[in-house]
Amino acid sequence: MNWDDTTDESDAERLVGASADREDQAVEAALRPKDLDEFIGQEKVREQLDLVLRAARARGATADHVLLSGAPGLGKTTLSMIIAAEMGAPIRITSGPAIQHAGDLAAILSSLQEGEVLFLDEIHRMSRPAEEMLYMAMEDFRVDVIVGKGPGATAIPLELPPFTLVGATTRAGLLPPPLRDRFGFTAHMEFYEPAELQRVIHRSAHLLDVEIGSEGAAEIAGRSRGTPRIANRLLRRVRDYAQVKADGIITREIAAAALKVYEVDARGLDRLDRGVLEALLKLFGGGPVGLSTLAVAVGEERETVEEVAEPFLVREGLLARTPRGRVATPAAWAHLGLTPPRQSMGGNGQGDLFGA
Ligand SMILES: Nc1ncnc2c1ncn2[C@@H]1O[C@H](COP(=O)(O)OP(=O)(O)OP(=O)(O)O)[C@@H](O)[C@H]1O
Repeated sequence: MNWDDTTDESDAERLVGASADREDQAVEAALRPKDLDEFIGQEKVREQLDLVLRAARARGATADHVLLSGAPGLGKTTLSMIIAAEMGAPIRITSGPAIQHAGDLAAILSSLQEGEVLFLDEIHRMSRPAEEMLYMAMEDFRVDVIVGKGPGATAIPLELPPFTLVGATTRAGLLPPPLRDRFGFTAHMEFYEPAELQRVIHRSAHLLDVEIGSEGAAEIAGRSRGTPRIANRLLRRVRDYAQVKADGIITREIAAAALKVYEVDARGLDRLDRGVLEALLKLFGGGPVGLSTLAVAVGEERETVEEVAEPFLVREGLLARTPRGRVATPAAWAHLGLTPPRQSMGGNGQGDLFGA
């Protein structure tokens, strides 16, 4: 399981997918908090980052390089923009996959202004030569531009103005240690608590001029999978429903009815997630069952089940991956309102599954 895999196409198409779809990209700019005070949750990260930035400002220096790690949609891009705003610096945004050649990176680095923030999303997906160029740029503010090919090639050193690199990754563990070590500050972003998401929803509703009660916000927050991007997306869909089917005001009943239409259940599971769970419970008695068999049963690709549905089910404690296959937890039976067969409830709740 990994978060990065959830950024694929099939995830972006889901209402509860954490990756940004086209509509998200269009509206997110308007919903992004502009400074650290406006940024909701992530208390530790905010406090630490505040110190790093204040100290840099007091020294009149460029801030240290910052690495932000965490699942998609938790606010890494937003934080990088806040870093630039707090430092009164411009920001340049690019991503690892967009930099395939060291020359691409050299072109970006050599055009940076002094103090500029360079946001490099998905930094773990950069090519190797670009990554090596970045080491030197981060440490010495210098790059060697290679001119020519073969034995006649020469390296021309190029001085760079001091800049702040903000790298974002869904998987800090994948970064080569020499790259990780060159960041002065690393922040790990956690999933948000429902109360924090509720605040995100109220704030967004205000900006979108949508009337919402606290129970309505709580209903949406509980289904947002700990992710502000999903909370904002569900809010927009619920707003549509409230406008068409009611007076535009989002109450708890309206939010619940709307999300029922969109097939997002009380815990934030969508049709795919529920399909996987239902197959596991109804067809295989809660498992253990192999991934391929489970995928055939739900009519999905193996990868879709493993990379799109399972991470959230595992995180929610509804499904476990064991050496013998996928196993439903007691919480999964409870969530779908089904009664487990006697043997899967025996002993510690899972003992019989493994001992059978
Ligand atoms: N702490 C927060 N408070 C309020 N809104 C937030 C917060 N974090 C994220 N958001 C909102 O969630 C949306 C997604 O955030 P953002 O694009 O920064 O996520 P990300 O981690 O960069 O995602 P990705 O990894 O997919 O690029 C934005 O619209 C942003 O306004």
